Amino acid sequence: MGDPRSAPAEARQIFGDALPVAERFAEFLADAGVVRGLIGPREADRLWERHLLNCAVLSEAVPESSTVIDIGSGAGLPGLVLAIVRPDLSITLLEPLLRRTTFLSEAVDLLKLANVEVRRARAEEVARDYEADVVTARAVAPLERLVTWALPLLRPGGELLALKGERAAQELDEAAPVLQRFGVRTAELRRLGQGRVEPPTTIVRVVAERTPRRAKGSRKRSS
Ligand SMILES: C[S@@+](CC[C@H](N)C(=O)[O-])C[C@H]1O[C@@H](n2cnc3c(N)ncnc32)[C@H](O)[C@@H]1O
Repeated sequence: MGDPRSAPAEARQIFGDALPVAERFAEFLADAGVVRGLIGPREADRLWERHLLNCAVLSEAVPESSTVIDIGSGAGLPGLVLAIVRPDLSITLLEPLLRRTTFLSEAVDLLKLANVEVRRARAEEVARDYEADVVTARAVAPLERLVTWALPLLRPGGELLALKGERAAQELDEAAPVLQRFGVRTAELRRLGQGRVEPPTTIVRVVAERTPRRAKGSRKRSS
């Protein structure tokens, strides 16, 4: 059997020319990420299957040259993976904990990623600073709370792409009142990476209709 930490065959297809950078990130996660407690020790042997590949296929849902905010990046999932696979995107990794933003900044330097900014903040505190095309999040909050953090960060017509697990449909139902409050007309489940990752990645896609808590004319301020 091969080394469980080395990239599986599908990683070549999914990451393409960016595979060496993804491999470097996998090593950094398996070493510093575990030592500093950003990911559990058991995750080191299943980084590709459980984390890197299913985050990378989120790329299918992100339009060309988008500005993206990843809420609660933690160790860089999915935001940093998206930055590796999609150099055309401008990505802000939003994370309140210093230990995690330090790790993220080190990873950005190590991987020489020019399209990533790391910001230490809570999503609900920085709505006035952004008017993003896309907000991403994985394992941060139930959808009904995530919507209240994400929609104010988006431009009208922008999209929240929330990676969700088996409860995705139930979370979507539970979020109905808050989606209605925000005037959302498009909120749907999508499966990404079909035929490329097993199981496919489930996301909830929510399109922002209006942005009730944003000051007018507030394009992203410089960081
Ligand atoms: C369970 S971790 C998930 C990390 C990563 N997204 C992943 O999938 O591995 C949740 C992360 O959300 C961050 N977080 C919690 N509340 C937040 C908030 N209000 N705004 C932004 N990030 C938040 C936490 O600090 C933590 O890093």
